[in-house]
Amino acid sequence: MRQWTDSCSDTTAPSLTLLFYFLARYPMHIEKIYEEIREVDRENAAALATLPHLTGTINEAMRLLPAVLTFSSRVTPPEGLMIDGTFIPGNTKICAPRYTIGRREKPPIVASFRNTEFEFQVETAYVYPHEFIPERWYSQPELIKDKRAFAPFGVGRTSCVGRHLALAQIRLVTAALVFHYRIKFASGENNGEAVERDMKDQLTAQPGACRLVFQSRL
Ligand code: HEM
Repeated sequence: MRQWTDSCSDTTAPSLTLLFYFLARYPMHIEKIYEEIREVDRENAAALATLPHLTGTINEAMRLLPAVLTFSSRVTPPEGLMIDGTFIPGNTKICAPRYTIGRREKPPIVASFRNTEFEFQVETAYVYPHEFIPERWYSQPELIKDKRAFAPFGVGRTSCVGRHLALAQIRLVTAALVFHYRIKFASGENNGEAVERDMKDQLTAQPGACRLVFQSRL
């Protein structure tokens, strides 16, 4: 997969890199997706959208490593804003960091602004938040405690207009590659350790290097 340069800022491309990183780490999901896509038209994005394990795997990758880790354009009104019992001063840029929310366990989030510390109590939204479990998105809904936590494309009137296009592209590319290839880490990749270790948050996520081998199924 592509190694990013320092100036790069994209969303669909890192989403694919991160998805294939998870697939290489947990190859059983490659085979589950393969079983799903064998019987459908792999060039039909609408047909691919009906496949639960494919969508579950994409969601789970976006939950743990969203392409937009923290970015937000939200600003509090000039008079300030009370959020869950905490007063946020006016004209303050605020964000609900997707990376953190996707993995949260019990302790409070502490944020600081102009030397003042704010503390937010946020319960975990997922059971086993650090584990890669695509089934939580279809056959094991009890592993999601609060659906509102999942917002890789944002929410509200400034949410992503390219969402459906991006998901169609990701499903089409994934189906094509999984159908033709077995996928694993290149030798020396050490289970893809550089992907998260070297990842940067530069408006969008810039994953560390992820070298994979695509081996024909024929
Ligand atoms: C996996 C791929 C993508 C992800 C994860 C993603 C994520 C996001 C996020 C988090 C936002 C901010 C939402 C907010 O402020 O609440 C956003 C906004 C936006 N996205 Fe995407 N995006 C993706 C693909 C695309 C594509 C392919 C396009 C265009 C074809 C696109 C166009 C836009 C535009 C125009 C906005 C600004 C919307 C506004 O402010 O009204 N995105 N996206």
